Amino acid sequence: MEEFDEWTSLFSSSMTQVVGLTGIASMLSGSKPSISGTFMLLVVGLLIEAGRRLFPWVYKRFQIQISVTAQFHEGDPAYDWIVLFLTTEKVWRRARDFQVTAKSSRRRWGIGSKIPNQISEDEHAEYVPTFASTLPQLFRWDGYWVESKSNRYGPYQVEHPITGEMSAGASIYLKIFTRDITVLSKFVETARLRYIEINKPHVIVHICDKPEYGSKSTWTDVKSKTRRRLDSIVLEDNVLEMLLSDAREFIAMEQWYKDSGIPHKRGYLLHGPPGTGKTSTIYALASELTMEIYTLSLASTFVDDSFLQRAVSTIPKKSIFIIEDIDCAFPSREEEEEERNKEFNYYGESKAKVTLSGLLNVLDGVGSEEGSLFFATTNYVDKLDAALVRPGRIDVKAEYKLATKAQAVALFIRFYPHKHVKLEDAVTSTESSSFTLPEKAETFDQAIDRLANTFAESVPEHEFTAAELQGYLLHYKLEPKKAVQNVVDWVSRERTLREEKEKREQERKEAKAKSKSKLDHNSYASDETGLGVCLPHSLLGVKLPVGDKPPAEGGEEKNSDAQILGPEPESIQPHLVWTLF
Ligand SMILES: Nc1ncnc2c1ncn2[C@@H]1O[C@H](COP(=O)(O)OP(=O)(O)OP(=O)(O)O)[C@@H](O)[C@H]1O
Repeated sequence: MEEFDEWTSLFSSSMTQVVGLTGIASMLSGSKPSISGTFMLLVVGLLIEAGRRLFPWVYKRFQIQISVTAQFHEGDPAYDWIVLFLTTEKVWRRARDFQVTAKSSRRRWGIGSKIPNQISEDEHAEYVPTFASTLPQLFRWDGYWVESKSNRYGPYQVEHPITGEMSAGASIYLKIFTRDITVLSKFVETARLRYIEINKPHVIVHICDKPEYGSKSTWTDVKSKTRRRLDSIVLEDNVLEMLLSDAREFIAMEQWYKDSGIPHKRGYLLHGPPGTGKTSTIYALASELTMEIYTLSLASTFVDDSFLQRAVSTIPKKSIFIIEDIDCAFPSREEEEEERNKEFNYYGESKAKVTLSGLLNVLDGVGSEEGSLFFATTNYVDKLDAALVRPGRIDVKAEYKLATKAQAVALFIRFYPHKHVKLEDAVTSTESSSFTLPEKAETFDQAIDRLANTFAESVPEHEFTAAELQGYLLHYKLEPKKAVQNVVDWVSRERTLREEKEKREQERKEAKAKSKSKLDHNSYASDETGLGVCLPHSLLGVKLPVGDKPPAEGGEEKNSDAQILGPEPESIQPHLVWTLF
């Protein structure tokens, strides 16, 4: 029917044009149009116009027959594979319009300015072709012609799943000239493998961003971090080895999980004080297992149950999904109470909207890919709901503790590799009086071992985090001897600072408790006057004599000294408030 309409409109417009042209031609020549001449003109015009219109129609159908097309949208991991592939294939070599940004860990597939068409590692700026101004590019790949078209900030709009808002997002359109549909999957797989290969020296971290880009773009912030080596993490009780072998076994036993009918997913909970190496462990595992990280904070105001579900469902297989500080997802009772009073924060935004059941659904694998590792970290394991950490949701728990002496030794040795530290900065010389002199001349390693042990002896066990020790050593990056000389002073300074902090904290708590009790007291004067205002007694001009018991409900008013009349505080009801002026 559509085609019939197309043809009818084509015929009618052609006729109009032809007749019009014929008329104009005969007027210009001044001759009377003969019937046969007019007819000939009509036929020729009709043929030309029909041909002009028919060609795109035929071409379009021909193209459909001989090409396979695909779209890739920003925010989907496949988009990154394709962008990187096209960059390395030098498809955008004719680009003349760049967006230039200072180099950061935020990943963009730029091309270098010095070496044309090369991905540059050591430059300070990134040159990313602005795709909008790049014309469709035709290139050869594996014996096929491929056309790529990009669209950034263009008319392409995506709809946000929750708000329904339309917003712009980047897309890439590929057309491979072949009738064989498997060529497309071969192309995508090649792009994926290239992506993995190029990213090997890095850990790719996808961060969940505000859903401004629309439904297809949940993980828009992508960072490329340097790989974390396993031996850079110093932990007790073989925690690291246990986690690594567990994850490896889990990945290798996919078939077993399938055959047993058990969902192929594994949850880990790393808990302990801040700065003990929880996050670093996950990064080191991701580096070792060559897996990408997807990290999300449940405290973000834009994350609610359906957003969480949607975000998790777009995490590809064999990735690591992290929820940091999972205890922050749900407010403590105190916070809940405060929240109830406020309902909205100062900016008018409502607080995090993830519910426990929403999170449990996600952990149970509803809508999420199998084969992924889930890591949750927390500083307060006791705050977590039992349902959240039950086996099946959390399979492995690892406790992180404050540094032991053995950890202090290992951290020290790792901090001063021979490559960076001069021998004389480690070996004790005769003029140095603060160290016991070794009997024989020391090698570098022996000197560092001895210094590390002296350092650890001065650091009390289970009092400092590895991050704190690292922070101290950073003051003496290339001077191990100085680090040892000053550690005792540092420890005592830190202790004093802590005591002061604890004192301040205690005072703050007491002041808070005091003001709360004052507030509770004043709240006897809470408004039920119908004005919707809650006034403290001081403003109402009420004196509350110390030790005065409020009389029972319905008690008599006294008109001399103002007094509160009402029931005992325990049974007091907000509406039973009597105030006298
Ligand atoms: N066990 C450790 N071994 C080596 N380095 C460590 C260790 N623990 C902490 N660090 C160092 O301290 C810093 C902070 O560590 P990390 O972020 O992993 O701690 P965390 O336990 O995740 O803290 P938070 O609970 O605050 O997120 C990192 O730079 C890391 O290198």
